Amino acid sequence: MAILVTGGAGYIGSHTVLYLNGLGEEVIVLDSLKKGHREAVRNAAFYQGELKDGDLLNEIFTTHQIDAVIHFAADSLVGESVEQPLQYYENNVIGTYHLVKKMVEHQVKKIVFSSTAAVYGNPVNVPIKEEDPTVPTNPYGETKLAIEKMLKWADDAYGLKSVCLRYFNAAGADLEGRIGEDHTPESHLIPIILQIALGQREQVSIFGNDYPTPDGSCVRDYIHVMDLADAHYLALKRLRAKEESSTYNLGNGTGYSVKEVIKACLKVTGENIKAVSAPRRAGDPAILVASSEKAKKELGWIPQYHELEQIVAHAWKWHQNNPSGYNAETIIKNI
Ligand SMILES: NC(=O)c1ccc[n+]([C@@H]2O[C@H](COP(=O)([O-])OP(=O)(O)OC[C@H]3O[C@@H](n4cnc5c(N)ncnc54)[C@H](O)[C@@H]3O)[C@@H](O)[C@H]2O)c1
Ligand SMILES: O=c1ccn([C@@H]2O[C@H](COP(=O)(O)OP(=O)(O)O[C@H]3O[C@H](CO)[C@@H](O)[C@H](O)[C@H]3O)[C@@H](O)[C@H]2O)c(=O)[nH]1
Repeated sequence: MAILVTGGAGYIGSHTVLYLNGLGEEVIVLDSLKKGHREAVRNAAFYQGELKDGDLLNEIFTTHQIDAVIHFAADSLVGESVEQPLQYYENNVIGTYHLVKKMVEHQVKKIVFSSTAAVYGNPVNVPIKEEDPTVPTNPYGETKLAIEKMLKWADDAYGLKSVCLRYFNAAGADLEGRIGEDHTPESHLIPIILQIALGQREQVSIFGNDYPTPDGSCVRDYIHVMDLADAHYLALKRLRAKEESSTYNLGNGTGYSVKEVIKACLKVTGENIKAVSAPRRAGDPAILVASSEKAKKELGWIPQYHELEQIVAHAWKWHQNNPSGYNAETIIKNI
């Protein structure tokens, strides 16, 4: 049986596809390439298209024997979602509605869904547990929460079993340096800082210095993208064995402020990083740190990369070897 990976040409999706390939799974990728890169997908059948393209989904579900979907495809930027909320409802909620409708039609009954720490909003407890209140502070988190609820009702009505993985901040890259993070424009903190180290940017703005955190900047829990890939495999394994819906946090359990991330990048790269204070970014909660005890207990998930410097070092290796990301020069170099 094959696994359909939506958004499999994106950052986390492509690392998960590579990981599943390594375990001998047959993978089919659907990606619009709005944000992803064809070159990031290796050893998988590839379909370029949209979640809302019902004819394409019919073709995929009838051509391949698909028993499960891993659903990454989404818009996923906190700040952008505050400015373009309808885009997020359309692509995330309506896009997933179309996918789920086709899964039900084609009797595909398992889905692993990319949810997010953004469903919690400003946490009442730190580290955050799955049963804590979900009060998103931005439309992105709202759309992911709406999808989680859509999947719950789809389970009740149609027996569609889901695992919702609420990941915290993905970072790092494939250990062998084959693929990595390449967003245009880049908005994520670690790649932005690494672009400064490469001499491609002058400075990083620290969004907010008056948060109720030890140094006033936002605190996040950075989790290695390959640890996330492993969690997707374990979630799928559980769905195949137990056919039971569930929700898990995925993080390291340690929070780093924006200023601490800058220091870690300075240490790894040996380059000076110019940082300037800037206003808060709309929609950002002050602190997001995971309790992942449930995933460890029920999925048997054992994250391998706990140290922020180690995670940054893997990202740095990719950025150093691929300073322009997946451009033609990069592809030639990597082959
Ligand atoms: N990066 C993080 O730190 C993080 C944390 C928590 C959750 N997530 C979630 O994980 C998933 C992947 O995140 P990422 O950082 O790899 O993002 P990404 O933008 O790199 O990947 C998303 C991929 O989905 C594709 N896509 C988007 N809309 C599509 C559509 N309608 N039809 C087909 N393809 C479409 C894009 O082209 C892209 O390749 C997202 O759902 C995101 O919300 C990410
Ligand atoms: O130039 C920058 C970029 C970011 N930040 C801050 O750095 C932190 C991390 O930001 P970023 O890397 O943009 O990630 P988040 O906004 O935390 O969101 C990521 O992590 C979420 C889970 O926590 C996911 O759901 C999102 O999809 C993913 O983009 C935040 O506090 C930002 O305010 C800055 O100060 N300056």
